[in-house]
Amino acid sequence: MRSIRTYNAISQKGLVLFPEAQYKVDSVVGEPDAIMLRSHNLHQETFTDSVKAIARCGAGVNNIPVEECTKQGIVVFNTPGANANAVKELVLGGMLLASRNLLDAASFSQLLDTNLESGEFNKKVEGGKKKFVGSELAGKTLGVIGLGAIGANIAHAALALGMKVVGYDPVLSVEAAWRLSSDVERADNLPSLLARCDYVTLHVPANEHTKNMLNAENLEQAKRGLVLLNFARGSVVEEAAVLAELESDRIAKYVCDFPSPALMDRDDVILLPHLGASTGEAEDNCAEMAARQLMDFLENGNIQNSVNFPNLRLERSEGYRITFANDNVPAVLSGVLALLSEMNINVIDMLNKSRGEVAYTILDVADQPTDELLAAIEAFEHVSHVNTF
Ligand SMILES: NC(=O)c1ccc[n+]([C@@H]2O[C@H](COP(=O)([O-])OP(=O)(O)OC[C@H]3O[C@@H](n4cnc5c(N)ncnc54)[C@H](O)[C@@H]3O)[C@@H](O)[C@H]2O)c1
Ligand SMILES: O=C(O)[C@H](O)COP(=O)(O)O
Repeated sequence: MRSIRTYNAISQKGLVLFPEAQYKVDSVVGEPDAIMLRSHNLHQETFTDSVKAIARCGAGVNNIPVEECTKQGIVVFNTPGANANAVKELVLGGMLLASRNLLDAASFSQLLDTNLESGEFNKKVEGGKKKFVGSELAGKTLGVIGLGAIGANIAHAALALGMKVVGYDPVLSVEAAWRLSSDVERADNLPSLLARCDYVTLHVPANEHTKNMLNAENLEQAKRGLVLLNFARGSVVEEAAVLAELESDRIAKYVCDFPSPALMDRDDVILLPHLGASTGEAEDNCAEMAARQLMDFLENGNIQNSVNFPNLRLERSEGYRITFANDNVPAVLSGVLALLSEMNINVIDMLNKSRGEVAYTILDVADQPTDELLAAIEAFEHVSHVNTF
């Protein structure tokens, strides 16, 4: 029986995929094979030796000590794209909240005096609306910082709404570049993007490279009246610089999914409680994808959508499977293959890939691996986490 320790509210649609006869899945499991979570912070936790994998139902992995996991041979997964549509729709909502003064207009309507007779009441309605005159999105320019799953979705939706779109993503993957419309203009740097855009939205991961990527220096290049949207993470903008530019009216509105005390009680800031991925559809998608990835890893050793291990998947053939991780140094794989050859074990199929300092191998062999063979592989220098399936 394998066990999965869960944190946060994870959709049942994903959790029910684990067959009850083979998996125990709950929030109190003691020595889990794997952890499944959303935004719960794992940085202060220690992992028992039993933990082989962590699956983030979502995109951001800044709540997981990924480097430490790699050192411990723990494979960390996320679910790329599974919540992108939900975030896209909320960003569009954020743009409309800001451009049409919707929150103030709704509050105004809620507070209308119900004791007025109908003529007076309608006068108040019609008289009030001039306070909330907005502007349209069509014809305006949107800057998208980070053109991955979410950024590309938003860029395409904005183009469909008649906006011009400028994108900035110096580390864009080839796959993401293929998905992106050629109507998205490329900005070579942030100041040039900021200078051209009426709206700017951020969709980068939170890491040491993106910390304060919008800051006092580049925000002073922004076009006056900018609407800035942050549905990435609080850390990607320098909060004091945003507040200063709100004071100077260079930034007209800041729409942010990550409230902090300094941002509260301001008319020019719209705060949401980390709602980007909170739709039933996105929660289902993320949980299902995470559950499938975990099961494929725990049952077959396949790795899909890992953020720290190479991604590799080998269809099961006849025979038995051995997997192992190793430091990405020469002669490890050749050593293991030589050992199999010495033991007269036929390799049916094989995949090996490296990523940074770690490599991972899937070997399908004709004979059932003995404990002696597995121990001999584990005894190789640089090899760890030998498994058989
Ligand atoms: N508000 C929410 O609820 C919510 C929901 C989902 C994701 N997110 C956040 O949004 C982030 C992006 O999600 P995604 O699904 O689009 O991820 P993704 O990996 O598909 O896209 C991220 C993009 O950022 C780019 N990037 C990385 N470093 C960059 C840099 N220094 N400058 C410019 N571009 C850079 C990458 O090349 C990639 O194209 C997540 O990491 C997460 O933090 C928030
Ligand atoms: O990175 C993500 O996918 C989002 O921030 C969603 O986080 P959540 O699963 O806690 O809503």
